[in-house]
Amino acid sequence: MAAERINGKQIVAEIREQISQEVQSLKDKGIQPGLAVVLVGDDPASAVYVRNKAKSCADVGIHSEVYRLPAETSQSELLQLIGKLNADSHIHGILVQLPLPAHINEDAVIDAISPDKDVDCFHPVNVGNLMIGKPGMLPCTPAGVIEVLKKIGISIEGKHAVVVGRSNIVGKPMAMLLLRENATVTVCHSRTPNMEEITKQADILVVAVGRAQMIEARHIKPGAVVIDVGMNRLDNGKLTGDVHYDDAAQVAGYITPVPGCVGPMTITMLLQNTLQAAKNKASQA
Ligand SMILES: Nc1nc(=O)c2c([nH]1)NC[C@@H]1CN(c3ccc(C(=O)N[C@@H](CCC(=O)O)C(=O)O)cc3)C=[N+]21
Ligand SMILES: [Mg+2]
Repeated sequence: MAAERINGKQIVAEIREQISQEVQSLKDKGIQPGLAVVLVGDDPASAVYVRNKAKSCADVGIHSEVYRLPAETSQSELLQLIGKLNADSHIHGILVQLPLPAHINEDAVIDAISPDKDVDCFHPVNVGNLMIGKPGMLPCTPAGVIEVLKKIGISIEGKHAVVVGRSNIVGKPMAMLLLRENATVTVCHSRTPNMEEITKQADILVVAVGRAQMIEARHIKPGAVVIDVGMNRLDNGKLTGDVHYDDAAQVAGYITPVPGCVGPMTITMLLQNTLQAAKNKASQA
């Protein structure tokens, strides 16, 4: 039996509709949520994401500003801009697009963002709060994956969730969010020798490694939910995930397409975090 293709577009549309309504009710109180996106250098792929983010903000009524800085921008110039955005009362969220050019220390830049405005949830304070289960900003891609599972009616509690990949951006926070939802969590990575044995035990398999189509039917337990976080550009210009879709779909119960699910959900969670940051500030005022 073929897997059900998870309809990312529909889930994204539902959540964005709700965000729009909440943005409108904040605007009625005189507050417009604002997001600043900072792009250093002119990587063409990054430029596409930045454009998508700006358009998505406009669609839900969030104010957005894009700062395009030349690749040779110094670290201190970038830190100065972040300081300015931290102090700007119209800006509730700050996203500095990663990776940064090699001469800039990413940790120093992330540390400089006010944790209240850290809509990526990359600042150590927010990562720490996530780890100990305190309320706060949630990382966009992992939060989007949890939303997808909830929207399609998958219960996470007691399930064996296997995460492939251990990056600070996806794998590690993904494992933490699944644990918060009471899954039994296993993390596999490049030094895991018997990966197929482990992924085959997963009720929920989340793949975030950045290797095109590495997960095949043989890695998957029949009926499992497979969430593909990968976004790999092929030589023909097409985007493909870390999961071999057609092969995996013969075994999985549910599967996410690439493009069309995790990417747009990530942007949706960014909008949600920006709204949340604006609401937090309004309630403090
Ligand atoms: N500080 C920071 N935060 C990020 O969240 C961040 C970042 N840096 N650096 C780059 C990556 C990449 N990223 C994407 C988000 C959505 C899509 C997306 O919407 N993709 C569409 C397709 C896009 C296409 O067709 O090119 C999809 O999957 O359907 C892509 C890429 C966020 N990133
Ligand atoms: Mg996708």
